[in-house]
Amino acid sequence: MSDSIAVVYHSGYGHTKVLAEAVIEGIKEGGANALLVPVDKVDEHWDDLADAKGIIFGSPTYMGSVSADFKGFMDKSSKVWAEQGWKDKLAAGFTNSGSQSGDKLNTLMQMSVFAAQQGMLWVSLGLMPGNNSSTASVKDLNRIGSYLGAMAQSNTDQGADVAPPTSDRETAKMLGKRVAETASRYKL
Ligand SMILES: Cc1cc2nc3c(=O)[nH]c(=O)nc-3n(C[C@H](O)[C@H](O)[C@H](O)COP(=O)(O)O)c2cc1C
Repeated sequence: MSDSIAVVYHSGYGHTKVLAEAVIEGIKEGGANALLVPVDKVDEHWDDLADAKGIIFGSPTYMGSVSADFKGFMDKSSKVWAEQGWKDKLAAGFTNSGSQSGDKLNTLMQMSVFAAQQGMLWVSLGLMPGNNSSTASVKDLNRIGSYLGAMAQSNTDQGADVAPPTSDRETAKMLGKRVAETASRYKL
């Protein structure tokens, strides 16, 4: 078992990829090794995932749930489930969508149920909600006000060079950092 934290993600148009990269940055800042795994490359990384201390899941919200590609990864992992191969590893999640809500909570709930099926321990975002008072701003960390995981919103007419905005990228980074710091306090 290594101390590394893996990020398994899908991104159709690059916006969720930007978040995945921010999560990786946070993991490194939190003192752990980080591994970025796009779902279409997961078959090259099952051993790395078995070796990781934690896995952070990332998917855009498509039709109010994880994307079909991400669900494909979930279903493929049933072989791991059968042996409870990820039992007691840390888990966390992030998602991104076009609308402020866009039913992102359902995506994070799907990921947390998936983690529970795998016997993993879910790490929440751990940030107070931002952008919820007269003195607050969309530039706040956790501007969407999520607890279960990191949420981001990308304007549908903007590319991944500008969307999601900095505050969401920083929020994703904090999720990676929190999982890495939790991992350093956790003996598996
Ligand atoms: C098939 C499809 C379904 C979508 N469904 C939702 C949705 O349910 N809620 C929402 O707010 N945005 C929805 N969107 C918008 C995406 O979540 C948004 O464009 C996101 O930034 C895409 O991330 P990606 O570039 O990583 O694929 C949908 C987009 C697509 C292509």
